[in-house]
Amino acid sequence: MFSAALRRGATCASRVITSRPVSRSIPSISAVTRVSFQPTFTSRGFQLATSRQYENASHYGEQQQQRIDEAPGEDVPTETVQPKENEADAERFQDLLDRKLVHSNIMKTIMGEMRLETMTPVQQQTLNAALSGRDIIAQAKTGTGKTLAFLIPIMQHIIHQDPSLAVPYRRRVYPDDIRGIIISPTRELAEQIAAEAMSVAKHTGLKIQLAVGGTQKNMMLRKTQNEGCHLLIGTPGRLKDILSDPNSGVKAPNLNTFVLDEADRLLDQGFLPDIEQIKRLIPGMSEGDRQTMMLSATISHEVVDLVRTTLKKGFKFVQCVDPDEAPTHARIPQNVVVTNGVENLTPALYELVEREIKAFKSGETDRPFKALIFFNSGNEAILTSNLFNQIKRSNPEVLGQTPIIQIHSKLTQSARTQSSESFRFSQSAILMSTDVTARGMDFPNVTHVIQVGFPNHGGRESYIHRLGRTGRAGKEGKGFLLIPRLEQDKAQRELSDMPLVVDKSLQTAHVDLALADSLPQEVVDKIEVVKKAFKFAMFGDLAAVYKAYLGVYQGANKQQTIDSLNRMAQFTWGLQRPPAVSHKLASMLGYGNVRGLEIEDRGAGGFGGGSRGGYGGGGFGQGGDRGGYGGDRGGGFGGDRGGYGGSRGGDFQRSGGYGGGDRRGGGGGGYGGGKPRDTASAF
Ligand SMILES: Nc1ncnc2c1ncn2[C@@H]1O[C@H](COP(=O)(O)OP(=O)(O)OP(=O)(O)O)[C@@H](O)[C@H]1O
Repeated sequence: MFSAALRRGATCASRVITSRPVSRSIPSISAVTRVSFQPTFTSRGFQLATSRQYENASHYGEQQQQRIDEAPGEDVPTETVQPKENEADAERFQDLLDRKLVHSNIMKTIMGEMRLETMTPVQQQTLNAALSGRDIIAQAKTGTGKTLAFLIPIMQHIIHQDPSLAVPYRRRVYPDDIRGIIISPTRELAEQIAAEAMSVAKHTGLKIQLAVGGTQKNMMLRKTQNEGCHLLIGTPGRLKDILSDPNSGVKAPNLNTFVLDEADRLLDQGFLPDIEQIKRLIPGMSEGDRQTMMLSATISHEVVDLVRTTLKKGFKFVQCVDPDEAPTHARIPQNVVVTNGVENLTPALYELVEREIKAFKSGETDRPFKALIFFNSGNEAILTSNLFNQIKRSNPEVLGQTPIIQIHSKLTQSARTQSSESFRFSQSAILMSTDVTARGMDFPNVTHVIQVGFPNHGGRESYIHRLGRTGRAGKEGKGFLLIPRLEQDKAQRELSDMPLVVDKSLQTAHVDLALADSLPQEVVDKIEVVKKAFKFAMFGDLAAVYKAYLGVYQGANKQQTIDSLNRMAQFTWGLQRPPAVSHKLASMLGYGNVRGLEIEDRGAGGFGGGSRGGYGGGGFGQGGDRGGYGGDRGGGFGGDRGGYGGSRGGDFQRSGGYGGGDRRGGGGGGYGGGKPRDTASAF
């Protein structure tokens, strides 16, 4: 099966770039290895010791181990050579060894401990060219082994330049002897790459250091000054800081390889200034034979055009994704659930999680539920993690055994690292995350990726990378995108080339939560589980999410957004009134005059309904006689100067409209009202 995948892989397109590249179709790997990394916390801080667990270790693996053990003695470095021109590309890792293209002490981990046999298409295309020194820009689907495609050449170049580094003997290593730099957009990914690099280099004398933000710069500097560094891996800001610090002594005058992992992200506006500055701090292309490698699952022709002048002539564009094909794996079914409103998102998420956990427990599926759930803001990840933990306490029969973990930039870096590692090592768990884990993270055995809301940063690209956290290295996985109807058009537009299937199976996604009394009991029960748990939520956390949503849905219809958020506040969160926001925030986000938005200094408003309703200071009222927008203080919209609501509309209790009331509401009837919306017809 694996070699069949590889044969298909032989069509992976690549070009020496002279003109715009043409690409052909391409495959994915169907490999069997699981690699995990074990971090340890020492008195010197975070250390990436590595431990690997391998599944399906094959008979081949044992043979391979034997061959590696017979490799030349450790104190006698094996000579290596550069690939000959016109020689057929190596396809198996053994070929790299046989042809002396890569040192045996590097291959020892790869073939012996990782038990890898056949290169994936992107590895085959990248490794052969990169080993000969050519610059590379490579696009291949998520989870197809791009990390080794750059780690092997970078290490091999260093050893080729200084063969004494092929063996791990004690010597003085200097902090200004950096030969390779790898940049990653997120700290977690940099840590993961460093762990994999340390594992691959463990039979060599290469010294690897990690430089990421959120950790103590001084500690990292002292470590690097004491231990030296050949390969520096980090995030853009921290790398720039360290390399530009004239007193750090950490320098790269002999740099020979420069890697941008997740290159398209590193080259977008957010990171580009740091990347430019790092390039000014390292030797230029004219000052030596520096090799550059850029890799990602999403690299557009615009990116290639942007970087082509910064790459050496004759660089190779390895394109393992056909431009006419979705850059996602066909084996990952992609489902989209279009919910009635924002208020349905959490009930639908809970229903989905409950269903999938039960499917495993009943033997319907054979892999323990391990889900990565993406949100657009840290506040949502915090609130939903707390909520699920609360549900777990009150209803242990469903979530009881499943750790609920959170990761986002509101945590300290050590807490982030801990979250990431505990998810990595959990058999079954839920990781509630922002985009900090969207790219590159190789958590083993993720069965589900659930995206709550359309990715508001990075759109389509983020969707692809998030989805790619499952179905890695040939494994199966499922993708779910949960979006409120507000985002349907945008998602439809941006994901038009994705094989999304509309999923209407989640009952709580499509009901009108205002009609709780008339819903089937099983639906009410599910909603109740969520509502009860929300009662334990801190108002501050709810308010933070409400505000975050104003930013998240900024591109959607403003009135519909506020209507939906207010329904969420009332019917899902059980609040008496929606959280208020500052006038400044409201106008900054363009919600200045939107009906129903509570403005902090405008006085307390209410949710409408009742005979005296209207916007403003009348209080919250759920169909009562004092609530509604307006009210008798006349603030905000409505009040005794008129307002929304009125005799024809409203009917807040039944169908979720605002306003209501027949005395002070605007004469023309309430805002909202009417019959419940239909569920989404088609995506
Ligand atoms: N030749 C191979 N055969 C089998 N498994 C492999 C091979 N090369 C790498 N792997 C495994 O495949 C998994 C995914 O690899 P990696 O994280 O490098 O993917 P990637 O292409 O960089 O993904 P992403 O685009 O998400 O960053 C890892 O667990 C890795 O150990």
